[in-house]
Amino acid sequence: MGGRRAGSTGTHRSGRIARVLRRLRPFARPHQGLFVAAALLLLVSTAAQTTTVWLFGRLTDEALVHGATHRFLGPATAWLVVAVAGAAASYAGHLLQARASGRLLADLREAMLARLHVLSPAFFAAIPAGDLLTRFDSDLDAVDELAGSGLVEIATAVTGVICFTAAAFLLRWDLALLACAAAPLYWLLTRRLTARVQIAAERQRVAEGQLAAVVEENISAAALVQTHGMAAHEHRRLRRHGVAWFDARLVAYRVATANAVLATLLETVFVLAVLGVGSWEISTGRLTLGGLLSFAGFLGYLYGPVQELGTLVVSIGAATASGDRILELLDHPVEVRDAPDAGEPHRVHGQVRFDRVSVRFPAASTPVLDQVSFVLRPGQLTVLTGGSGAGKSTITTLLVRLRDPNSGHILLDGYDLRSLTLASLRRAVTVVAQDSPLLDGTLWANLTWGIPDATEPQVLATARAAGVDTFARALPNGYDSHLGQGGRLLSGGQRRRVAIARALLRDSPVLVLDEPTAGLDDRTAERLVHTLRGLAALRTVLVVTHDLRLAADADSLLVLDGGHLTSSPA
Ligand SMILES: Nc1ncnc2c1ncn2[C@@H]1O[C@H](COP(=O)(O)OP(=O)(O)OP(=O)(O)O)[C@@H](O)[C@H]1O
Repeated sequence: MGGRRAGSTGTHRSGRIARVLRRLRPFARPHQGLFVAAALLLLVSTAAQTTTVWLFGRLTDEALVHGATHRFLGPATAWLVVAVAGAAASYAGHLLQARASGRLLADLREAMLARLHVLSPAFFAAIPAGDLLTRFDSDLDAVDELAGSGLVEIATAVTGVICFTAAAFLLRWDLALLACAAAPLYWLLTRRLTARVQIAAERQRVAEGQLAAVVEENISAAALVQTHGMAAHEHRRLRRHGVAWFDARLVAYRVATANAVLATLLETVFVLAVLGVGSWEISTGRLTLGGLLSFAGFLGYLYGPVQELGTLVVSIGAATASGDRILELLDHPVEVRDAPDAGEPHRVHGQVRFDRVSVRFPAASTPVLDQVSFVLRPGQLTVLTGGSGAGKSTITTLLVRLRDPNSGHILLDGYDLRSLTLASLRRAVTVVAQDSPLLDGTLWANLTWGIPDATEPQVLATARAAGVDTFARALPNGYDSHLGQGGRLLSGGQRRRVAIARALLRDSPVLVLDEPTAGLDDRTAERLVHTLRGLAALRTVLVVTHDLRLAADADSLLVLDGGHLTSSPA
């Protein structure tokens, strides 16, 4: 029973490694020329090492044993030439290997970011930002062990083992056989340890993600933690995850170190055994001193790659855990994507129709939107209101297809949103969410983000319309002032105005603003509403708000309650 379980675990483990490698292969393929060149150069360097050991034996027998200095120069020169060639090949091989695995990691990182760009809000709600960050950092580094440099190192270590074993067998097959008795023992040792390292590495990666999530939250909510007196609580959270990380790391470290130490001990025992037998062979005249030294040299070189292979097998076990975490991101299902026959509308007028649209979140008992139907028309300002949690923001996410409804249709100028490409839809519809973040750049860069060809007069006019101009001139460097991460150097209302200006500059036919007047004083809010009214003459404007004063300026009012649109007076 126990044997079968161990076997199936081993199969499961190698299956996992194979699956991760198979999935990562497309990322290595474009650079396989570099990987192969690196492996070949490193093989040349291994071959050179083998030759130098053999030359050392010749030098010993021909020059050193007889004290014949005139016979020293030949083998010594050959040794030097081979050593220089081997060193050059090793240098170039390692450089190419670093270049190839660096490119592989860059491609993988970009693919991961591209995946983030198509994943739904539900994904980001499920995985903390800090945890995602560690996948871009330490998990990627670990994967390099598996799919990048690791493979080249395995190839060269295996060749090293083959070369040195072959050389040892050529020299004295019986002594080589004795030396090779260590191999099965070493293999069994490494196999046992790898499984444990993989489990520890998995725990370590998960704990690393949790640690990063705590740190990220403590940075982004620093003021909240301070003012709510939660520092000690956060300290304990960090410590708890830190202890889990430390324990897992210690296990991994202990196992890896035990592997290295036991391998060295095994090597010593077998080298001593070979030397013992070898010295007896010399005394009987069946072996020269040079022959024995060469043989010991081969063994020294042989155990190096064998040990390296063991270490690599162990670290590949650890890298599989990271590979799995990267694949979890890369292969996470994309809920919303372009249909194969998706097209672009010729010219968008901006009429939006919700036709019996229903949305139910996975764990919810009732739908948040239940057969909701309404029309937004170009040239009209519509206000959508309703209690907190009524589903207003959900409607805005549907409009740009951050998610799709469970049933019903949403049409833009008569086209089902699902028949349009996401890019064309998102050019036609701009949503300013309640918490539209700003970026760590200048005010100007934030305003023109995504609209690089906006002219200066356009930017300034939009900034005036959104009420940005009033505070921009008071900033230390005007529009060139840096706003800090997330725009922290601005007030909440100022950030909101920048987000609105950025959206207005996109000049899209449908404009949706979620709580645009939140955090604005009455005068600024009034000016903003006036601007929106003006904009609505040329496009479709939907304002989501609790502020019913805005209803006075609206052409129509939609009220959402209990998943239903209860009234829509003109
Ligand atoms: N990704 C999600 N998974 C599960 N439930 C969700 C998700 N997003 C929103 N909800 C739930 O759907 C409901 C509607 O949320 P929504 O943000 O649309 O409300 P809202 O009307 O905009 O509220 P508010 O006025 O407070 O901003 C809420 O009960 C919310 O908890």
